[in-house]
Amino acid sequence: MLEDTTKQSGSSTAPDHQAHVGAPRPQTQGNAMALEDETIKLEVNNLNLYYGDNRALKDINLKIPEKKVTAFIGPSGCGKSTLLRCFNRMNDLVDICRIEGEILMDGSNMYDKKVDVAELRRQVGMVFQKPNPFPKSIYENVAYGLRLQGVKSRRVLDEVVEKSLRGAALWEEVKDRLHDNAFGLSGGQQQRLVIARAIAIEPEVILLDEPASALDPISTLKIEELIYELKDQYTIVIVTHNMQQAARVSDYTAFMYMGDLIEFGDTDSLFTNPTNKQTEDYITGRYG
Ligand SMILES: Nc1ncnc2c1ncn2[C@@H]1O[C@H](COP(=O)(O)OP(=O)(O)OP(=O)(O)O)[C@@H](O)[C@H]1O
Repeated sequence: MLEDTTKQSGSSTAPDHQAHVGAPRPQTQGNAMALEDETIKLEVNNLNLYYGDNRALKDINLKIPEKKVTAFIGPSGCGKSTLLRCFNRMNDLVDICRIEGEILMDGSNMYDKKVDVAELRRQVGMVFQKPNPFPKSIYENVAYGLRLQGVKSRRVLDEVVEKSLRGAALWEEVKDRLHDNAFGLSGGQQQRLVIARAIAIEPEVILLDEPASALDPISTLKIEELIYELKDQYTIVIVTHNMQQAARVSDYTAFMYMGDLIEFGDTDSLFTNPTNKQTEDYITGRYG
């Protein structure tokens, strides 16, 4: 079932959006965002996903707006990461995985046989829970994707490395040690480096799978601020266990439960006035 709560508003259970330090979230209460006003970047139609006999996603229908942050929340095992991984066909790598239905990006089905999956993954970047820099220098981590594309010009590489590190809010911290090993960075810096690596190849969509769950509170805030800044340029989809985080960083939220998409709507409305009892129970901490 998919319920659009974009017309709802109210108060009560919402986490404090103003707790977002540094980059205050626009006040949308009483002025809820409406999906019908958005350009749709990704559209999921009747998606079912099976791991062997286990139906992990059940008839998902969902529209992800362009240049907004959409969060997936729900209890462990409900299918958040599985759905996220569908957007760059990462599940293709799982032998027992079978998918029915379609996902459109800009109107074209990314599961069509003709799709070049490598190119799709260039357009749809992904950042995982644990920072995974390559055992190379900071510079080479960011330049990696361009080198793969055959870019050799030092000037171009220098420019992209600087722009990407600035874009990932890391430049000032690393500009004097670009050729040091990336493993010398803190966990939070490594995660921003991985984001810099992702944006260096100019994706259109960035998938973030619990990007801050392995980080301390200060690094978490930096990542949240970064997400807020990146959405001007990219469509962002984030999986998070942390509902406060979902409320702080996202414009739209999807609540999932046992493979079903229970409710989807603009974040303020979903947190303040959920239409579904299961959503309400989850966001008020009654289970999960
Ligand atoms: N590679 C896999 N092979 C088999 N089953 C899998 C695989 N990945 C996930 N599953 C199963 O699919 C279901 C959904 O898992 P998924 O990791 O998507 O949930 P999640 O909501 O992201 O959970 P969590 O919050 O704990 O990360 C679970 O039953 C899980 O065991």
